[in-house]
Amino acid sequence: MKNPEIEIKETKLLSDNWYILNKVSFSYKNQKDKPEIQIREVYDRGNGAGILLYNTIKKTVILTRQFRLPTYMNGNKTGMMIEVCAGLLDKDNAEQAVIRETEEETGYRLKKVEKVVETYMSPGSVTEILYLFVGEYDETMKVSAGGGLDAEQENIEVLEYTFDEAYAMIESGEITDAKTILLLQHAKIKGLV
Ligand SMILES: Nc1nc2c(ncn2[C@@H]2O[C@H](COP(=O)(O)OP(=O)(O)O[C@H]3O[C@H](CO)[C@@H](O)[C@H](O)[C@@H]3O)[C@@H](O)[C@H]2O)c(=O)[nH]1
Ligand SMILES: [Mg+2]
Repeated sequence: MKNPEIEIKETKLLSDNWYILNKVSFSYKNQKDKPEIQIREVYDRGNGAGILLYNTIKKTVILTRQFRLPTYMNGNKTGMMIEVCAGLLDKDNAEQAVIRETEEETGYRLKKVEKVVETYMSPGSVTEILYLFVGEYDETMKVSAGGGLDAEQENIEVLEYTFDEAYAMIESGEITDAKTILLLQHAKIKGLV
């Protein structure tokens, strides 16, 4: 349902070089019931899905490591990020997307995943909704090396840690990615691993 208090006045395309950056003017009724005009830049890079793969027998999780330029530009010395497997939705739904990304990035072919939560990760500037899942894996599901698509120059390293090791990496600062922290904490709270 649209909010009747909001009226989009103008949407100006600033960049569609890869994803879409718009400058949007809109009127917004403030707390005193007066319409005020605001201008905000909005980055639309679609929606995404991420998944924590876990094994209850070995008490392990699968994570990935890859270079993330924006973090390199903002204080991450090596630019490398340890993250749960994740990717953008194509035209598929979140569940299909996360199963596809899991195979591309980690080499595990999952049949079943469980939805945890839907979240806006950066609601002041990025439109993206991230659909987060957990899924059980074992060695019978390994069908390839993973590593991501060569065509997309992904160069993704696949890592297996015990759950306790991974969880401790939040506190030590080795894991700083929000979706990864959220899913590891979910697993801890629910006693999944
Ligand atoms: N050439 C080019 N390629 C780009 C650009 N931006 C992204 N790409 C490429 O597009 C591909 C997207 O890969 P996915 O696996 O689908 O997405 P992701 O980058 O892993 O995104 C996931 O993590 C993000 C960060 O946490 C999440 O925001 C996102 O929802 C998703 O979960 C990557 O190969 C990336 O390098 C660009 O400006 N130019
Ligand atoms: Mg990815």
